[in-house]
Amino acid sequence: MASTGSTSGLLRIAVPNKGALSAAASEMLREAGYRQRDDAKRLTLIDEENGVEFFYLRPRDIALYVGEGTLDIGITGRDLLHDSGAKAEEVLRLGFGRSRFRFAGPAGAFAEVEQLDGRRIATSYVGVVREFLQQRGVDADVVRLDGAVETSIQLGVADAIADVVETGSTLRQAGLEVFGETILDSEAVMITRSGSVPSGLEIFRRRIEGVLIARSYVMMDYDIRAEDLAAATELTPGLEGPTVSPLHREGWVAVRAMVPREGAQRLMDDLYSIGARAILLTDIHACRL
Ligand SMILES: Nc1ncnc2c1ncn2[C@@H]1O[C@H](COP(=O)(O)OP(=O)(O)OP(=O)(O)O)[C@@H](O)[C@H]1O
Ligand SMILES: O=P(O)(O)OC[C@H]1O[C@H](OP(=O)(O)OP(=O)(O)O)[C@H](O)[C@@H]1O
Ligand SMILES: [Mg+2]
Repeated sequence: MASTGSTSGLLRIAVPNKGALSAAASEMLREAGYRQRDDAKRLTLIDEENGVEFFYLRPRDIALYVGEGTLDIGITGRDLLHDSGAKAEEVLRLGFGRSRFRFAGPAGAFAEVEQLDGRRIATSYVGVVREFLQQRGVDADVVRLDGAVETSIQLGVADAIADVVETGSTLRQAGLEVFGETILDSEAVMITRSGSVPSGLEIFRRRIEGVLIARSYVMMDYDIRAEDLAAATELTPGLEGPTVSPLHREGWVAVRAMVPREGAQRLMDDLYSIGARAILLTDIHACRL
């Protein structure tokens, strides 16, 4: 596999400079121990200590820079990656910026994608929409708009739209409703140039994975009678088996295991009911698995 990298030896990383993904991307990088800008007007930042340089760019342009090999790694939306047609690929899902890419039209006007044949569809994601329609053999006129696509029907330039839907409130306010199958499920993703492994990717990736784990797991500690240990560790198997230590109190052991954050309170109730005591839940600030 080809290897990319800047002449400075720093890993060059593209981060959304504004919009829906920007704050959450910087937050994730901070949690992973990287320096981040404190001024939204700043467009580049070197984190010498960690061997990386950040470039704050439009999320729509990020896949292009990465695909060209100008930058090593990017954080962008899956929908924007697909729309760009760039030679870049997804290497990690980041779990924020979730949205669906959907067709929508005036309430009751359309029920399925095939009805778009011969009609006009406004979107900012021309690449994604054309590919989807082509796969289904639908011949429609795709109108490229920069944003605020929902208003285009009322203004008479389109019959339907294809756009990002998160809460659905923009659609509702425009009197539109979704129809047809979901075109794409999107979220923020880490991307690299197709077929390339930039030197330094593994460390960066492990740090980000550490943040994802720290966000979705918590540490559970409890004491339990030795004879109830098997039942308890069935509830808290940990990632590679829980740590079990002897307690000074005769016949009791202390158990420590990582458990999913979701459902952790319920798990505490279940542990209590089988005899566990001194049950503690603590956040994990960082981790490397
Ligand atoms: N509520 C949302 N609105 C818009 N994009 C969202 C939302 N939630 C997640 N996203 C994702 O954010 C990315 C688009 O970001 P953004 O809206 O900042 O770009 P843009 O529309 O090109 O820029 P802008 O809206 O600032 O002109 C896409 O990957 C999209 O799926
Ligand atoms: O389902 P919702 O929660 O309402 O969010 C979706 C809306 O948010 C985005 O618009 P954005 O603010 O990015 O403006 P834009 O249309 O100009 O890009 C997107 O394009 C939708 O219009
Ligand atoms: Mg937008």
